[in-house]
This record gives sequence, structure tokens and C-alpha cells, in this order.
Amino acid sequence: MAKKVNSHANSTDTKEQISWRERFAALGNLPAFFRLVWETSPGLFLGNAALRLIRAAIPAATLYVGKLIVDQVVILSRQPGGAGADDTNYLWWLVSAEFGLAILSTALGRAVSLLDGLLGDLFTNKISIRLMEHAATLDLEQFEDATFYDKLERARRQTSGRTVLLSGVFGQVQELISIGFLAAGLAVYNPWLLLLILVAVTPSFIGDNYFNQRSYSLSRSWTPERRELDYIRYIGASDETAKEVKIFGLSGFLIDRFRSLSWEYFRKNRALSISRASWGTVLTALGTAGYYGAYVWIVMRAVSGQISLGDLTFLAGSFRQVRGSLEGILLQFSSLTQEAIYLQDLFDYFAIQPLIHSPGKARPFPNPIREGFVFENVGFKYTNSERWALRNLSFTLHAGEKLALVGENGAGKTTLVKLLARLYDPAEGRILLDGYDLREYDLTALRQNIGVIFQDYTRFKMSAGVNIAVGDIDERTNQPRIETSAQRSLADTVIAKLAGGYDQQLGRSFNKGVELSGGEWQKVALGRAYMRDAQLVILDEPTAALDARAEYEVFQRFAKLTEGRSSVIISHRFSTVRMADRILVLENGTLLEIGSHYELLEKDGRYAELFGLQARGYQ
Ligand SMILES: Nc1ncnc2c1ncn2[C@@H]1O[C@H](COP(=O)(O)OP(=O)(O)OP(=O)(O)O)[C@@H](O)[C@H]1O
Repeated sequence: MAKKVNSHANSTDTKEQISWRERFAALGNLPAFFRLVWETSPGLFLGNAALRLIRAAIPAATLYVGKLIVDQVVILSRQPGGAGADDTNYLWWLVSAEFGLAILSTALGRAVSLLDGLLGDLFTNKISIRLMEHAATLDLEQFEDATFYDKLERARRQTSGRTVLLSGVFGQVQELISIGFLAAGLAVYNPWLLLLILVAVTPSFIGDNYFNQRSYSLSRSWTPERRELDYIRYIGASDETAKEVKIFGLSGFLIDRFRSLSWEYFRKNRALSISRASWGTVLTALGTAGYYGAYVWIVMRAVSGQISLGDLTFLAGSFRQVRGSLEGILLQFSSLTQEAIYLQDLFDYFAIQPLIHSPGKARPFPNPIREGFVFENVGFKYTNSERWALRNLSFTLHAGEKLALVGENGAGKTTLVKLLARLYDPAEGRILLDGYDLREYDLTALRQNIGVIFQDYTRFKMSAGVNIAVGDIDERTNQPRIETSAQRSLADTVIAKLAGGYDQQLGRSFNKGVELSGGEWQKVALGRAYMRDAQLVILDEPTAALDARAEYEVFQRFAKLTEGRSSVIISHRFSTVRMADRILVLENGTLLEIGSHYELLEKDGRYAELFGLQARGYQ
């Protein structure tokens, strides 16, 4: 599976240096990016573009009006005897026009930032939702892959940072149009001026590109460490870990780790920032020299009378603006390509496809299940592990049968359950349901028909009712059903004690949240198993935290309520296990023995040994 994940990876995944070709290639992500922005809000997108277009024309227009003003002033001042002072209508009209342009420019600037901000917020929400939607389609195995996590982390960072790219690209286009207007004016006087500008800004452009590339490489190569920093920050200051951090006195250890890791990153980043700032100063000075060279040329032409004073102000102003804008564009270009490369991470993440999915033409799920589940030589190995978690496993879980799984820690019990629910697919052999491979059935139907409560079930920091309703979330408003499920799992007595009843917020993270004890949480989580009419109910050590009386009662009820349905129970308590129709004993991922409690005792094998051990402990 890791191979599959990696095969989607961009080539930049494995190396930290990005070539120019890759930079330009990354720009290919822009159309897809703009499609996403467009889908976010066509209205805001169009409005933004239109306002920016108008704003792009303002600098050239302002400069031109300025030129007309200067020329007019010169004409009027040359009129004999101050006669010009009486003929100022045109002049004032020009001044008002320039004033109007200035006001318009500010207003448009504000409007554009407003639209940028709104569009950016909507876009961030949209990407966050897409991120979650996509995560929901992916395989559990993909989540357990460190490369995947790095990719997910980089993609997640895209959700907030992409608005920079948005206004960046829009700004670029606006600047380009602006330059077009101004350059046209310059070219009328002397096209060489344009060339001079290009030459003047090139050094700082190249320099900036170089440093952007290095900073991207640094940040990318530090993705795992950054994740670790986030993780340490979280466990160093979270309600879930506070207890152990205090008791074991872990804060010093955590802070030291955070300090050394973050300091190392800071050091590397600082070195880069300093050399970037120094080089930036030198290279920009070259650009400034180019500008003043051209300025001298323009001034000399004005002195020799070849151009008017108005022309001088227009040319000098245009030249300064074009240089500034061009420098901005070229600088932005390098950060734009960098942003576009970051975008690649986002699209890479969206491109990861789950390997576990429904077949094109799915077989209808049997209702009721007639024969049951048959494991045929099933073997499974976790991606990040060399060991077989399960191997050569063959047995049948008959329809309506109650099967208990027994085995030492790490024997493979939970793994077996995950294969039944198709959280993973076997690497070897196959699992049949009523004679057909599990992979031939619709995945959603399969999951709907299997209810699993895992030992590491999630304690959702939500209301008590929702914590039960997650067993069948579509029924979350079905209060009678939630309450019946709670009664069946003994959660009703827990909830009766809560001030807010079923609406009581659980966990301390949010306002007025109440924390439950381990056993109380377990009773609530167990309620999830009863929310749906699953044909196969699996409880993976569901009673480990329950007291003896509660456990006995839970299983009595469970046996009664799942009568006629198949169930799998994982437990280390033999008082529970012996209630099952058959018991499957696993050792190191292989089947050691299978049979009823009495059959296995008679056999006097591992089960009998373990049962004897526990029974003696109670004597
Ligand atoms: N996500 C995982 N990635 C890699 N290895 C795993 C993963 N989950 C489990 N394993 C390994 O697979 C083996 C079987 O684990 P499994 O959780 O199925 O055992 P178990 O019988 O349920 O144990 P326990 O009684 O402790 O719950 C163990 O060696 C474990 O280390």
C-alpha cells in the first residue's frame, strides 16, 4: 500500500531541490486552482477580476493626466503679462480628474481587498471540507503510513495559506495590465527604455528565486519534524495528557525536546533569512542604478528641449512605476511558483485513491446471511511491518454463531476483526460471505451490516446522545432509538446522572463538558452497537473497564439481544469467553484451536491452560 501512496507522490517528494523546469511545471496547477476558486463563488471571482482590471488602468491614466497638467501649467506661465492666470478652466478640470482618479484608486483598492478576503474565507472553508471528504474515502492503512501523513499535513496547511496565492495571482495579472498601459507610453518615446528596465530588475529576480527555492526545500524537508513539534505542543498542553504529564513529571522532557527541535529549525531558517536579506539589498541596488541611468537620459533630453516638461514627468513616472511593477511581478513570480508547488501537495493528496472500494457491479448484501463468513488461508501484514499479523487462517463464522477470539496481546485478534469489516483486505487468501468474496459486495452495505465497537473506541467530545448515535448517525434525531440503545448497554444509568441528560456535553474540552469514568465511557460506547440492526456485531474487549457485575449483565443482555445474529467477542476474561458458542484461539497470527468451551477444555490444549491459569487466580 505504501507503494501505492508513493506512486502518486510528486517527484518533489523525494528530493528537496526544485529545478526551474519543475517550477514552471508547477504553474500547470493554476488552472485547477482557479477552477476551485471559481466553484467557490463565481460572483466574487468575476467581481474581483473586473475591479482589478479597472484599477490596472489607473496608474497610466494618472501619469498621463499629470503630464497634461504640467504642460498646461508651462503654457499658461509663458503667456505674457500673466494673462494665463485668467484661462485656468482646463487646468482645474485636469486637476479634478487626477483627484478623481486618486479617490477611485483607493476605493477600488479597498473593494478588491474586501473581495479577496471574502473569497479567501470561503475558499478556506471549501478546501477544509474537501479535505475531510477525501479523508473519509481513504483506507485506514493509508492513514497509518508516515509518508501519507506528511502529505496530509502539507495539504492541511494549504487550507489557510492559499488565499495568499489567490490575491497573488490576481495581483500579478493586474500589475501586468498596468505595465502594458505604461509600457505602451514608454515605447512611444524610446523602446530601449523597456529593455533597460528588464535588465535592471533581472538580478534581484534571479536572487529571489534562488532563496525562495531554498526556503521551500527547507520547509519541505522539515515536514516530519514540524509534525512532531505540533504533536509535542499538543501533548504538552492538553487536557487529555495533563494527568500523565503531571504524575510522571514529563513537562521538562517535552519542553526540552520542543526547544531543541524548534531551535534547530530557527537556526537554519535564520541563516537563510540573513543571506536572503543581504543579497536582496545588493541586487536591488543594481536595479536602482539602472533606473537612475535612464533618468539621466530622460532629463538630458528635456534639457535639450527634445521633450516637454510634461513628457519628462510622464516618462520619469512611468519608468519608476514600470520598474516597480516589473520588480514586483518578477519577485511575485518566484513566490507564485513556490505557492504553485505547495499546491501540488494539495492536489497530490486529492489524487491519493483508496484501494479498498466497492466493485463496479456489487453483489447485493445477503439479508439474512445464510452461511456465514469463511476465512480461506487468510494472511495479512501491516504496511509498516515485516511480520505477518495473520497467516494461514482458515475457519468459518457460521450465520447466527457467537464466536469468541482468545489470544495473547498482539496475537492478531483485532486485525482479524478489521479484515471482517474490510478496513483492510487480506494480502493472502480470501474471506467469503455466503460463498462469495467479501470484495464483491458493496462496501457501504457491508459496513452497514457490521457493527464494531473497538477497544480504542473514540470518546467524541460531543453530547451523550450523539456519542451513542454515532452507531448509526443517520438516526441521530431518533431519540427513542438512542434511549433504547442506552438501556441495552447500561448507559442509561450513566446518562440519568448527567445534569444535561442526553444533551450533556461529554469530555472537558468544551464549555460545561462533563468527564466520565472509563467504565461509564465504555457503557456509552457500547450503546453504539445497538443503534443499528447489524447482522454481525463485533465487540473488541468492550468490557475491560466494566466492573464485574456490569460485565456479567452486559453479556447476558448482549447474548439475548443478538440472538439469531452473528457476533464476535474479543475478551481476555474467560467468564465472558465461555458464553460463546465457539472459541477461536490465536497465537502469533495463526489458528491454534477452535471449539466450544467444553471441547477445548477436554482437548487440554492452550485454551485449557489459559483458562486454568485464570480460574486459579480467582480461587
Ligand atoms: N496499525 C498497525 N501497524 C502495524 N502493526 C500493527 C498495527 N496494528 C497491529 N499491529 C501489529 O499486528 C499484530 C497483531 O495486532 P492485533 O492488534 O491484531 O493484536 P491483538 O490480538 O488484538 O492484541 P491485544 O490483545 O493486545 O489487543 C501485533 O504484532 C501488532 O504489533
